[in-house]
Amino acid sequence: DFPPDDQGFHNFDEVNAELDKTVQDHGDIAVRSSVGKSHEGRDIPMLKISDNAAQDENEPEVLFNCNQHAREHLTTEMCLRIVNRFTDGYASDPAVKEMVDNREIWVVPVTNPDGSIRDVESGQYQSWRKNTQDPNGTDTNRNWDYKWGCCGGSSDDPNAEDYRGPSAFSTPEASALGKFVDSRVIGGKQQIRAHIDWHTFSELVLWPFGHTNDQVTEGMTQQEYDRFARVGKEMAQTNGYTPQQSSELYVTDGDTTDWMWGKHKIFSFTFEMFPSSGGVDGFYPDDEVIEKETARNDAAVDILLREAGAGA
Ligand SMILES: NS(=O)(=O)N[C@@H](Cc1ccccc1)C(=O)O
Ligand SMILES: [Ca+2]
Ligand SMILES: [Ca+2]
Ligand SMILES: [Ca+2]
Ligand SMILES: [Ca+2]
Ligand SMILES: [Zn+2]
Repeated sequence: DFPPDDQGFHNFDEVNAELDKTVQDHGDIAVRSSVGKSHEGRDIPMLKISDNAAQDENEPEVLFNCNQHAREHLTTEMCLRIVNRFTDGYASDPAVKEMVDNREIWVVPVTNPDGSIRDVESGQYQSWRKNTQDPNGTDTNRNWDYKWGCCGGSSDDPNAEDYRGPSAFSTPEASALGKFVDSRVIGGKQQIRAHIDWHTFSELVLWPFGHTNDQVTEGMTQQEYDRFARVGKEMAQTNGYTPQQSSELYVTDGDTTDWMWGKHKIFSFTFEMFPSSGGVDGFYPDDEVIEKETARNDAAVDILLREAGAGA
């Protein structure tokens, strides 16, 4: 479990309890499912939030996934904030109701449960990043099956923090989330319009591609790039993060947003949350900051949800 001073963070059991409670309290607009199994056999939990949640309705779908990197626990709180805001707020906030009535929102609060548990189970933070596959974990954010290992944006060294794995989608976690997104292609049309992969830290809004420094390239026209930059800057305006193409940070290959846009044309961003800097401690902000640093992203989430309905 988390250290005594950081009990404000939800461990895996507490996340599951929170999702169960949400379904109990809001069963008409919230349905729980599993994305699939982690390496160690845990169910990766997912919540769908929408009116008539048990029906697949013809409404733009939006995906939020969190805690892909084990030590980035503030992101789990971000996903739970999204869950609570759009369920608890449904009855009282007309803007929330309007959004929930006209979207299907998928939330995956713990993408990498095995790694997340390994990071805290001793009661001392391990600074663990990857999943828990032998011999020393795979970085799921280099394991996605779009230009996997193409461009020097990951490592083939199993001991490296950005180890890409022996093959694309060798990690059950990335593979399960990818298969779920694949399953949202209905009648040849991908139902998910927009996505955020939540990370910490550095306070950035990042957009594809990560595998190249080029703005315009195979799979990205100038118009498409300009839309990413426009909306990325708009969102960054609201939370004070720095907006940029992800490769401006460093080149990555096999990352989540390259796959989401490259394979499915899903309008996909990576958010790097608080703090803006900080060495290894940056991954472990005090639980006192959770409320402020998750609420900080409410407006950006609303922008993306609105954008998902544009060009409907
Ligand atoms: N969260 S982080 O510290 O690992 N940084 C991310 C940054 C990142 C995320 C997505 C595409 C390119 C780069 C990473 O995967 O390296
Ligand atoms: Ca505290
Ligand atoms: Ca609906
Ligand atoms: Ca649908
Ligand atoms: Ca509806
Ligand atoms: Zn990360």
